[in-house]
Amino acid sequence: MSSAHKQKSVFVGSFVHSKSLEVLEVLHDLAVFVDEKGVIVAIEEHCDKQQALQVIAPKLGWTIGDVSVRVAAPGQFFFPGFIDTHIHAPQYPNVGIFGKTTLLDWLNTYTFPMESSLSSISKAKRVYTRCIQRTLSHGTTTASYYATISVPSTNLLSDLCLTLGQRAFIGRCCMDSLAPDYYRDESAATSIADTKATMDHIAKIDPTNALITPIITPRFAPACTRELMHGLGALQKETGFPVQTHISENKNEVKLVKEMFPGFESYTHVYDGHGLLTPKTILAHAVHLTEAEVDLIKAREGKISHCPCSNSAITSGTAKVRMMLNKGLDIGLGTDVSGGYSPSILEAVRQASLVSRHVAMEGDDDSKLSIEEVLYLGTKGGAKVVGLEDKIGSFGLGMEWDAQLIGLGNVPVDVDQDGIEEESPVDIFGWENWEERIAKWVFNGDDRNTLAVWVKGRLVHERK
Ligand SMILES: Nc1nc2[nH]cnc2c(=O)[nH]1
Ligand SMILES: [Zn+2]
Repeated sequence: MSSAHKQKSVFVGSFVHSKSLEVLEVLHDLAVFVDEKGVIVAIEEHCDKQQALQVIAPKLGWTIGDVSVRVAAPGQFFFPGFIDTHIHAPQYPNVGIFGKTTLLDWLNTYTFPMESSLSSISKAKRVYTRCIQRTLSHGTTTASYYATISVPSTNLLSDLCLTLGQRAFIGRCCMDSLAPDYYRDESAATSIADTKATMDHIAKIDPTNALITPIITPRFAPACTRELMHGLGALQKETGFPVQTHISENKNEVKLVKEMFPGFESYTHVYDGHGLLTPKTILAHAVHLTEAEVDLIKAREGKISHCPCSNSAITSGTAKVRMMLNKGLDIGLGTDVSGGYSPSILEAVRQASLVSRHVAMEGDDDSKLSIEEVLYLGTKGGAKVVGLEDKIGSFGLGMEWDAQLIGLGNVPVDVDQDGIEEESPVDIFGWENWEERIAKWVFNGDDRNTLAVWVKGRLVHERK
């Protein structure tokens, strides 16, 4: 890996992060000290650059010449990196291409042909590189990826995340049933053996899973035989690695599961009955779950990836996020590229807000999510979903520096005067308080506002 991240750093200025679902904390004049390993080792209040370097750094035993300093200009702020708890890297070329399809015809029309074509390593390299660079530029510091059934191209995705510096969970997509002949695992046994091969590869390139972790990935129940699901459940138990899959996204899919697995009480029971519903399981979509299924997921401590862009684009439905939060589930956000049309978690944050308002219009007044809540889902909530809440998703001593620097264009110091032009889709006039500025970022911001991105202390993106 590059040595660029093996430097001590200090970050000075304003910081914004979630303390809890309801509370977003805004702190000014803070200095955060990050060691060579990317870990936050000191946080000083009421501290400027000079004090940070001349008073605090020596106390840490740091030599000033070894320390890189990044100061957030007035109006800019450091924010935790976004966590995409559900994204399909091989579907990235299809973003925006979904026509009027719904899930099952969308899979056959757009998705399986594209995923299958990425068994070409040169094509996979092109697509995965762009996908990682693009998501990094939108502030995604951690992604839980589905790859394809191909072992070499799944391994390539792991290699590229490591090289480009994105924290990632990498799942070879397992599917030995109800998929076209040209794109299906030969058998449950080969599917499991191939999954183990991708785990072996990650163990070689990142033995401690410092950045890259395998994730067991049965595509969804309709595409898996019971033998495969049992095998993957056993593999979870044996390895302790997390699991990701889709659940109850679309009404026809739910009906299909009922027909294919008649002995089970519900879709959730199918996963539970095969050892796949665990505290480390990420269930994407969860649009049509019954309350009894939500209770079972809660009992097993399973996690939810809410994918609002995708659920609207391919008309899957409106997920009942407030109901699931009230029942105590941990929820994060997923772009679900390319069911979702956008690689940006900021877009997912915005769409989570709007979808919650649609649920309100359907009659559940309490369902509306606040700005604080949707930003929590995109950061700290996502960190819980991927099991890394002690390391990422917010700022604190001992946590790792996965962060983005946000700028909202030029913020005038004098409210009667526009400042220097700086490219930004957000117009700040200078009289807005911080709550209002953050709301304007959420609803009008994009990657032009993401000025720099770090993962584990390493600078992985900088806006030119
Ligand atoms: N959104 C989405 N749902 C799925 N269900 C099974 N496969 C997929 C997929 O690739 N995307
Ligand atoms: Zn998906």
